[in-house]
Amino acid sequence: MNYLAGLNEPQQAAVQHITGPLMIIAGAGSGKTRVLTYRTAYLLDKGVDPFQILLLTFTNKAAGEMRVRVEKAVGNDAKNIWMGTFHSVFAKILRFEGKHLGYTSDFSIYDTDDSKSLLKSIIKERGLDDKVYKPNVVFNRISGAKNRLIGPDEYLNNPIIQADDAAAKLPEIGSLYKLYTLRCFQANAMDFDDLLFNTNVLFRDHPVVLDKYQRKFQYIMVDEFQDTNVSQYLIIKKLAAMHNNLAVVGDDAQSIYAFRGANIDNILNLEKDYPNLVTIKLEQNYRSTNSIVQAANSVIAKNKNQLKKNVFTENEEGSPIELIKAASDNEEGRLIATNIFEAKMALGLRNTDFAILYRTNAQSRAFEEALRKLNIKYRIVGGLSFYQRREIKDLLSYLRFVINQKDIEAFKRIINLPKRGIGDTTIARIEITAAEQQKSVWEIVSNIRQYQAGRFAETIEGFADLIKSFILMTQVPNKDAYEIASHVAKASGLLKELHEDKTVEGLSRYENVQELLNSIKQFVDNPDTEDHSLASFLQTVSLLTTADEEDPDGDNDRVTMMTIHGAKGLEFNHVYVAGMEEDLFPSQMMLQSRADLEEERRLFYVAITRAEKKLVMSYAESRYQYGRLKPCEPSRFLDEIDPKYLQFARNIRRAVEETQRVPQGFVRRVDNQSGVVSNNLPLSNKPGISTTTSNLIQKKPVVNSAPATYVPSPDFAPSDTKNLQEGDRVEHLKFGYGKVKKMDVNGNDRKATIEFEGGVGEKTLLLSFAKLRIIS
Ligand SMILES: Nc1ncnc2c1ncn2[C@@H]1O[C@H](COP(=O)(O)OP(=O)(O)OP(=O)(O)O)[C@@H](O)[C@H]1O
Ligand SMILES: [Mg+2]
Repeated sequence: MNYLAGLNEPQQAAVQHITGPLMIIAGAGSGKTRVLTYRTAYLLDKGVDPFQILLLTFTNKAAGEMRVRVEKAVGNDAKNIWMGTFHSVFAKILRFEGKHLGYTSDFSIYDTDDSKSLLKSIIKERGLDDKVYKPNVVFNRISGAKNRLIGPDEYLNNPIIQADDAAAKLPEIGSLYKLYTLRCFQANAMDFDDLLFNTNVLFRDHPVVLDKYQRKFQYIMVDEFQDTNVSQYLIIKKLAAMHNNLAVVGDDAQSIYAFRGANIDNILNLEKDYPNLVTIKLEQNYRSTNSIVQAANSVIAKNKNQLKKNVFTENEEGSPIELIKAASDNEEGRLIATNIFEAKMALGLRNTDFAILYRTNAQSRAFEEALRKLNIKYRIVGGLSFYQRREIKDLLSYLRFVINQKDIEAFKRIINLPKRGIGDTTIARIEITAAEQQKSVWEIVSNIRQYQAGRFAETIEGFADLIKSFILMTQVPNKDAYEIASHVAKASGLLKELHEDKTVEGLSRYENVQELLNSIKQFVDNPDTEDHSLASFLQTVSLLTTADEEDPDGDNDRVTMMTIHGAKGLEFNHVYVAGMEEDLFPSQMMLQSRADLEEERRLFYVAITRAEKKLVMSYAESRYQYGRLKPCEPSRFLDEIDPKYLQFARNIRRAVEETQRVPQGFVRRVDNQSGVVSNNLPLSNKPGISTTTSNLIQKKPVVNSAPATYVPSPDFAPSDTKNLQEGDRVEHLKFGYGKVKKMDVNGNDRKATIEFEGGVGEKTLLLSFAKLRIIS
C-alpha cells in the first residue's frame, strides 16, 4: 500500500522522516493526527517491529481509533503497538516495575474522589480545620507540586514554596503532602499524578529499568504535545535518549491545560534539547470551510504569545458563523435543539454530526431538557462519570479491596456496606489497633478475634470471611473478572439492597450496577483482551478518561455534548458553542492576567476549529448561576471574530419574539430615563407583586408609552465600523435604527454618538463593542 497518497507534501515529509527528532507544529485541522497514523503504518511497512513503537495520545479512545486505522492498513501487527494516554501506558510499566519502588503489581489507582477523601481524613486527624484546609485546595497544590516533580521533602525544604504557603495562610500543606504520600504508599495505591511522578522516579533511580525501555521503544510519537507537562516531557526525553527517534505533533495555539501544569515551553525546550531537531509546519486546513478557518485566524491573532503560522484552506467558503441570542439559558437550550432538528431535516444529517460545546459541565442541563423534548438522542461526555456514581464505586471498591487489601479508601467504603452496624468509631478503633500493632488494617480485621471480642468482633469476622472467600475465588485459575464480579455483587448483598429499593433512583442504581457487570462481560469477551483477570479489568477502568466512555445502549447515533476542553482533537459537521457570555467564557476565573486571558482565547480557538461545515454560537441574556438569576453580557470573544464571517441566526426574529413574552416569575420593567424595556428582573426581588399580577402583566404590557420594541432584520450582520462617519445611517442590534451625530476618536478608543429612533434617544457607544450595521 502507498502510505503517501492522501497526504500533501509537508505531510509526506513528516511521514518519511523516521530517524532523528521531529517536531510538527501546525494549525488546527491540518492533519497532525493523520500524519501520526500514517507514519505508524509507514514504520511497520518499513519493517519496524510493532513492539518498538510507542504512541501517546490525549484519550484512550483516540488511541483506539488510530489502532483501527493502522490495522486496516497493515493488519494485525498494529495490535502490538503500545498506544494510549500517558497515564495508561505508564501505569502498565509501573505494574511490571513498581516493585523497584516498593509497590506490588496489584497497586490500586486512587481517583480524585479517593484522594480527596484520604486528604479529608488526614486533615481531620491532624486537627486542622477543613474549612481552611479545603481538601480540594490541598489536593490541587499537591498535584501541582507533583507535576513539577517536587516530592514532599523537597516541598518542605523549598523556602519559596514555604513562603508561598505561609502567605496563603496554609503553612501545613507540606506536612499534609508528606503524610498523604506515606498513606498512599501504605495503601499500595497511586493517584493519577503518581503514575507520572513515580515513572520519573523509576527511570531516575533505576538505570537498568530505564535502559530496558529505552531499548524497547525505538520510535516514540506524541500527539497534542502542546499539552504535556514537565513530568510527561521528562519521561519522553529519558525514553528517547538512546535512539533519539522522537516525533511530536502539536499546536501552540491549542494549548489549554496550563491550569493542570501543561507547559508551552516544552515546545521551545525541544529545540534546545535536540539541536538536530527537524521542524515541519503544516498550514493547510482540511477540516473546515474557509469562513470557519478565517474566523479562527482572526480570533487567535489577538494573542501576543504565539508562533507564527498561516493557516489556510482550499475548502469551500461555506456559510457565515451564526449567532443566536436567547433570553435565558432555557431558551438557549430550546433554540439550539430546534436548530439541530431543522438542520437534520434540511440537510439529512445524523445526530452524530452535531456537537454542543460549553465552558462548564453545569451548562448541559438546558440542552438535555430541550433535546429530550424533541426526541433527539444525545450523550454527555464528561461530567459525573459513570464510574464515579455511588453504586458503581461501591461495587468497584469491593473489587479493589479483593485485589489489594491495603487499599484503605476501598476498605472504608465497604466495611459498612450494606449496613452492618459498623460505625466510624469502630473503624477508628481498628485503625488505632493497626497503628499500635504496626500492622495493616486487613491484618487486624482478618484476625479480629485476637484483638476484640463481642458483637462487633462477630460482625467484622463475618465481613472478613466474606472477603476471604472472594480472594480465594481470584486464585482459582480460569475464573475471569465477570464471574468474580457478579458473585461479589450478589454475595456482598449490594445487589439485593438496590433491588429492594423501589424508588426511581433505586431502580436506576440497580440498572447501573447491571450495566457495570455487562461492561465487565464485554471486557472478558473482547478478543483483544489479553488478560481476563479482575486485576486487569480494574486497571482498565481506573484509567478511563471521561472521554473514553461508551454509550450505554449501544446506539451511537447521538448528539455529543461536552466541554471545550474535552473536544480537543475532535471534529463535527455542525458545532454549537454555547454560553458566549462575559464571566462564563471567558471564565471569570481567567481574567486575572493577560496569560490567563490568552489561554481562554486559545480555548475559544479550539472550539471554533472543531467545526467542519457549520459553526453556531449562542449567548443568553440571563442565566441561573449559584441559584440566582443573573443578567449576562455577550462575550468579548464575539467582538474578536472578524464581523465579515458572522451573522445573526436566520430564526432570530422568532427568537426575539419569544423573548418578548415575559416568562413567568418575571416582571416587565421600564426604565423611565433610558426608555429601555427589560424583562430580566426576577419577581422575587419585587416584594408585593404576586404571581397573579405577573400573569396579568404577561397578558397586557404595563406601559403603552414604551418605545416600539425593535426587532433586528433577519440578515443583521455587524459591519466593520472603521470608516463610520457623522451622518451615516446605522442599525444597532439592540437600539434599532439611528443616525451618527458625532464621532469621537482617541487612539483605539473610538466612540460614536447616535440618535436612535422609536423613542430610544441619543446614545454614545464604544465602537469596538457596538453591534452596528452601516446602512448608508
Ligand atoms: N492531505 C489530506 N487530504 C485530505 N484530508 C486530510 C488531509 N490531511 C488531513 N485531512 C483530514 O482533515 C481532518 C483534520 O485532520 P486531523 O484531525 O489529523 O488534524 P489535526 O491537525 O490533528 O487537528 P487538531 O489540531 O484539531 O488536532 C481530518 O478529517 C483528516 O482526515
Ligand atoms: Mg489532532
